[in-house]
Amino acid sequence: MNAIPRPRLAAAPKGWVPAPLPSTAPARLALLGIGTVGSALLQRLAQWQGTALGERLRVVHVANSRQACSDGAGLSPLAAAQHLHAAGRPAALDAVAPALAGDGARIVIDATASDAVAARHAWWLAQGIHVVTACKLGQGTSVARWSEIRAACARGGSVYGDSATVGAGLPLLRSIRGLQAGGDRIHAIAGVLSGSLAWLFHHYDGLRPFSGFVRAARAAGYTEPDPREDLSGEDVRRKLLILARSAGLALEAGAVEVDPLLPAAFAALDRCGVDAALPQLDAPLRARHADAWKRGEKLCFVARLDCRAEGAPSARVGLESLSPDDPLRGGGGTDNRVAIWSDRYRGQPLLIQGPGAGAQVTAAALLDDVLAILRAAAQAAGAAKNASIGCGCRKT
Ligand SMILES: NC(=O)C1=CN([C@@H]2O[C@H](COP(=O)(O)OP(=O)(O)OC[C@H]3O[C@@H](n4cnc5c(N)ncnc54)[C@H](OP(=O)(O)O)[C@@H]3O)[C@@H](O)[C@H]2O)C=CC1
Ligand SMILES: N[C@@H](CC=O)C(=O)O
Repeated sequence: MNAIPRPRLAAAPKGWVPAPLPSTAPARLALLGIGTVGSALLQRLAQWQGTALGERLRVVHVANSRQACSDGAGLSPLAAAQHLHAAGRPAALDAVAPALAGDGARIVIDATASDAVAARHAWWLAQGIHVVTACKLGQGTSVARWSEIRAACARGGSVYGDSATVGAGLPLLRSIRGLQAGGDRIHAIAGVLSGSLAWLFHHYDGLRPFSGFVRAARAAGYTEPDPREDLSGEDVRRKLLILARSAGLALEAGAVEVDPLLPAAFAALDRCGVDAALPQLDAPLRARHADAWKRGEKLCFVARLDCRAEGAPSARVGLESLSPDDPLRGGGGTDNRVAIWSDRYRGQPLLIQGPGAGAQVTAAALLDDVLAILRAAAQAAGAAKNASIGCGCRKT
């Protein structure tokens, strides 16, 4: 077989040096939060040690709300938590960017539910530091913060990895963005967006107390650190806002009507008080469950966004009693089930279903976003190399 002739490269003129290539050094990761999700992420990274994937990632900073530890040479994922407890210094968000300094892509992974951390996303992005987040407080609160994050990405040439924020990595945001990129307008979105509430209503039988199921969902790591975020509908409101904004609608939080499962008095309780007050939910939910059961229906906590009517879109979140043929009713466990109507899916919606909470799926989604950033960086490096070989030389 004849060898394919190699293209001849023109010699660079004297006085010219190749344009600098993007670094192929391992990505430097700062992990904020080592609770349910953060610990699962460290375990997953530990499994990659010694593999090609592991070689490309270096954890240089780990923190919880109290302590932090950094090592530019890399922390062992399995030992990081122990190291933090043994030799950590007080945590400070100002220490994150300096800890990431060095070659390679710099990536903050937010596995907290902290507003203070979310308030820093835009700043990191503007510095060229990528942010990968499970926390919805960045894109799912005010339009101002969401816009700031978008602008910071453009300014810093950085990426905001948000797959874990809705559906714990299910292909929801990516599908909506894909439809839009293909010229489709999103007409409506409806679905079960909370993994913990899905789990609760799949298991609740109307016989045993609802409060016991809430405690079990919290113990399984499905709820937010403060389960009021789930039971109040706030977590679902944030997810619906993230979906709406990814569909191009700059919807304000106040535009979503929320019907909470919790009485308003829960807002004033401390964490221990919340646990003691949970049985207040038992009687009202038993009554709603019995009512639904008599009609052959099932309780589901549903989010709806509808842009089909003239005027402002309608958006609401709350408990609904769904008939047996309702497309949102299926699934089990922590399954999210989401229907999307668009130009091409007018009559029959696109349905996406799968586990929407849990440490493993969420940690995997965060690392998928990290790897997508590395792939994009590698492509950019390849393109820059080709440009410098071809015509991308610059004069010093
Ligand atoms: N659990 C799940 O199934 C899913 C969770 N998520 C999201 O993932 C995030 C984390 O959830 P989860 O792991 O369950 O929560 P946990 O409560 O288990 O863990 C939260 C972690 O964040 C740390 N933390 C809080 N504030 C700060 C701070 N300022 N700097 C550094 N670390 C901080 C906490 O530290 P300390 O212990 O000191 O308080 C703790 O280590 C949340 O935003 C949640 O919405 C998303 C999808 C699914
Ligand atoms: N508490 C959340 C966790 C994932 O976002 C949920 O129940 O869905």
